[in-house]
Amino acid sequence: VVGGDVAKPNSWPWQISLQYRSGSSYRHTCGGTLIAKDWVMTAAHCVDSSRTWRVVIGEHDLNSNSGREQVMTVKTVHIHKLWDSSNVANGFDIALMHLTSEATLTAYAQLGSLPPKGQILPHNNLCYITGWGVTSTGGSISSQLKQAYLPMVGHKTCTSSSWWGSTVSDTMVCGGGGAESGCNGDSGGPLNCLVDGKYSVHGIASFVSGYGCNTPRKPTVFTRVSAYIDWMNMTQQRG
Ligand SMILES: CC(C)c1ccc(NC(=O)[C@@H]2CCCN2C(=O)[C@H](CCCC[NH3+])NC(=O)C(F)(F)F)cc1
Repeated sequence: VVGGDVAKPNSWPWQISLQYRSGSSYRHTCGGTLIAKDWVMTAAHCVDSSRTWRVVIGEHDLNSNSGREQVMTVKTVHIHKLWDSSNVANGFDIALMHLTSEATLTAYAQLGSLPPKGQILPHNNLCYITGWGVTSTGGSISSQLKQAYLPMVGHKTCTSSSWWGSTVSDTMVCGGGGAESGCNGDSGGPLNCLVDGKYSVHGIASFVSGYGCNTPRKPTVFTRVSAYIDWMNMTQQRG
């Protein structure tokens, strides 16, 4: 996350850290959202390589143990069948991870609420991105979870020529476009939007400009969660 500030610990209790085994330890690579006790929603581009994954719930500081963490292993990874890793502009940057066991819901581990199917939020709707991603383009990841205010950018603006143009499709949403943005390592994490007094997860961090994470008029682009409600329900039923 470029800009913003360190989140109050565990104030986004559905945010998870997706990590892969690297030698004798694990490395944070992406964010994700706990959507059921044994299901995590993330970006397809985070998991389209075969690695040994683990999911940490109740995490705040990657470098210290608060005792609030629950470390889960992953049984199955379901990547949307239309995901094309050579073209993120196609969309379908969504995956579900079936955990080997159920997490225990606590004050530090809660399910993220998903929007109703098809819901589109208005321009400037209050939203926050959260993640441990790098804090500047080419910088290093944040050890503590960060949050940044990324107001929803309406489709009309986001797809205009000086913004993302036709790179952004209807199955995506845009947030920010100013000095604050997501960046590498925030991928797969939630865009948390305030709707009727409650935060719900409207986006999955997908891409930013290759010229710099917080390039003006190149907002962070998210997979639109409300476009994939049926796919997620079917995938969870298949198990
Ligand atoms: C649609 C296409 C023209 C296109 C547009 C932007 C990009 N951006 C990028 O690739 C930049 C550079 C470093 C990582 N990155 C990203 O956007 C990465 C991974 C994207 C994976 C795509 N294969 N995503 C993120 O940093 C984010 F935003 F999710 F937190 C890539 C492709």
